Amino acid sequence: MTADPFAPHALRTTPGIAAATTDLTKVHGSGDTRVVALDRVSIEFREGEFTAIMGPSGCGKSTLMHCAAGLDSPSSGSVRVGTTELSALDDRQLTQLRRDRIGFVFQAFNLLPTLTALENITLPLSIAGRRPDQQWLDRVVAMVGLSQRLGHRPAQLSGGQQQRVAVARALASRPAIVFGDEPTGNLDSRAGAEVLGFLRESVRELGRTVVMVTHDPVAAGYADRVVFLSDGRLVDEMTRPTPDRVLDRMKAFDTRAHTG
Ligand SMILES: Nc1ncnc2c1ncn2[C@@H]1O[C@H](COP(=O)(O)OP(=O)(O)OP(=O)(O)O)[C@@H](O)[C@H]1O
Repeated sequence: MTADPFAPHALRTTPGIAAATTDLTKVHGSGDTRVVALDRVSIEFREGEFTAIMGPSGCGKSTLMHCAAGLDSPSSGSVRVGTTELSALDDRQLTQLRRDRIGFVFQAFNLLPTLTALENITLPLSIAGRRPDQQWLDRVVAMVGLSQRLGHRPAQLSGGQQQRVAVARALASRPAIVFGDEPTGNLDSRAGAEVLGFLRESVRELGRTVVMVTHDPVAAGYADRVVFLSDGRLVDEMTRPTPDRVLDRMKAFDTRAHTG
């Protein structure tokens, strides 16, 4: 069994939870500019589940994702990744946890232009001084359909192909959880559908856990469940969403905003 470098900080928590927040509150600024971006949000992201986070602009989606992924620190409340309580980690341990346990896919592809697709995919592992698990890597590369393009540089790839490289990079370290922040925001609908299909497959075929922030009901339709935030609070949840049901739910927010 491999030693868990985070074991000293491990807590007893429910098995099967990839990440969770408890009473997570995040306040930005102070005085006149004080904004409560998250107000006591408690949520669990179960292993092997694809969750979409939705809600009106400014409701706290990105803040929730950033806190859950250890990119931002809570004002109060707690965040766990697996059994690790993030507040117990120092900066170095937090960096290590993000590198080893979490994958990220952002709206901007964030690839290094001078590196090939393969080099971009394995860069986080190279930085960590880890050798890729070749079998896993082959599986991931085949899944995203990049086997024939591993020697290409980003400029030689379409936007959709670049985002596929980013998805493969996010999965390369076999992370417990992959966070996506509007991963299809820069793609046309066909390329977006492909990337969403790969995120879905990484849950179904590769057993990963995916959490995605999106504005798009069609994108949310790929998830197993959608959670809705409003004014920094968790207000609703939908399992087995369809784009139409998600759209109807989003319209309810609009109606309330206009009549409230
Ligand atoms: N660094 C910051 N400093 C001050 N206020 C911030 C900061 N980051 C976010 N906020 C505020 O916190 C609230 C939540 O922002 P957040 O970006 O999480 O919302 P969002 O739902 O992701 O929005 P969008 O859908 O527009 O991206 C907003 O009112 C925002 O203006």
